[in-house]
Amino acid sequence: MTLFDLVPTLGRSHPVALEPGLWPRSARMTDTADLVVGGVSLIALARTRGTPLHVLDLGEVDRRVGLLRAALPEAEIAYACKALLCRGLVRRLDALGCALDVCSGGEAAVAEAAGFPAERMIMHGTAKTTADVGRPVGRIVLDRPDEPLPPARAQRVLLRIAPEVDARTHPKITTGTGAQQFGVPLAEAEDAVGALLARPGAHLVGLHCHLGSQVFAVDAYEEAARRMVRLLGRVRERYGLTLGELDLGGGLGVPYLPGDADFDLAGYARRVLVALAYESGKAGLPRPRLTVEPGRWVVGPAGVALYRVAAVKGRFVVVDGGMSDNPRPALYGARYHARLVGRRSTAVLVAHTVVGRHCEAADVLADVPLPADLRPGDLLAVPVTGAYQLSMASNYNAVGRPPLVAVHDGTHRLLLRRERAADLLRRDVG
Ligand SMILES: Cc1ncc(COP(=O)(O)O)c(C=O)c1O
Ligand SMILES: N[C@@H](CCCC[NH3+])C(=O)O
Repeated sequence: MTLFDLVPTLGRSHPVALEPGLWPRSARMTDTADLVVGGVSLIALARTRGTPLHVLDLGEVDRRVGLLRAALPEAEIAYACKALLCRGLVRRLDALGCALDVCSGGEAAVAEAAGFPAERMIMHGTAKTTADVGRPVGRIVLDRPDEPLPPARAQRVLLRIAPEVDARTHPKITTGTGAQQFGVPLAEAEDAVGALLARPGAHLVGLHCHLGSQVFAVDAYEEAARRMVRLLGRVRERYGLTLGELDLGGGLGVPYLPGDADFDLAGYARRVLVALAYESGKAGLPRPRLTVEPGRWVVGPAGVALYRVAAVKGRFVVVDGGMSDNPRPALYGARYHARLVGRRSTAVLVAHTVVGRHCEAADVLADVPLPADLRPGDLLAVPVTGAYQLSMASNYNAVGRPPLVAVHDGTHRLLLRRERAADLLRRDVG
């Protein structure tokens, strides 16, 4: 964020209301500057659980899955576990009737430990090992036709295709243009299907593509849907085989900053459904069963993180977390919002850079206007922290990963406890 971006808010004092579109629907600020989410005081939670603290509003997860279902009533919603994974969340998604996209034996093991039916798991990965595919799952998405398959059982598989559609997102999280390592290039797709059909043990049921993540270009999804259905048509022409499933991946974007546009869910659904109906009608194919694999869209906006201010050094606000629980700014230049909670301040807002506790200048969490009287001990709340933070967290500098607490209907429950030095030492067996 440049100073120019901050100008509209600089000089004013902190707004009492929460910034629209960024916080879980249940979130509210009280008169005493408490932030209440899911009916639970986050100030009280930070006191008892310590900081940094990650909070997940399960009601918001339910709400968002409900919105997806309403938009795509006949589609299978396979939550992408890479965004955030723990047993408590998996049980919730199971109850909501979701399928799961798992991308390693490890993710499948966590889902299985939560009692999630293997039949509703879809396994992904660019370098699956025999151990990964040794776990029973309903479907495997093969990244190439010669990937390992489970021994001695007929496995339902989909083949991942790079549809050569640019979703116009960050290059590091673009996956569908063919210039990346994922899937079979569109031009080679028919031959790859032929190779797969000749493979014993592989029962090909459909095709898959995934354009990338944090995508807002709904026209790109429409184009991908069109290309994939046309490919289904060519497969039928060449092999006489009608594949019944089409998985269009995930990638649905979310706003992170005040004023960011929201994802056009209705437009996405309409364009994809019309494209499927039109192209399959034109090719004389039955309409394929649609699967979508959103991760970020489901859990990102359900998450809030709390950090305690350790020091204020000029414009730098040093907090007790950092790149170990949010590597996204360092990796992608991702930008976040933050606000003071737990204390009312009428001081003017000035440009601050919120930095973490790690020994790297790249350890920046947010560039954001914060009250000029910010001081050590203050609490900062950061919205939209549910996706790709704890799942990409590290224990760099031997800093334990923070806990995750679920809130809902006035109750809270610890889902992941804080990582301690003893956890780190448990795997240090030398
Ligand atoms: C194959 C696949 N499906 C689904 C997802 C989920 O993406 P997102 O969390 O952006 O919805 C990813 C990650 O980008 C992915 O690689
Ligand atoms: N890790 C990325 C998203 C990539 C999703 C994996 N296919 C992010 O934090 O934005």
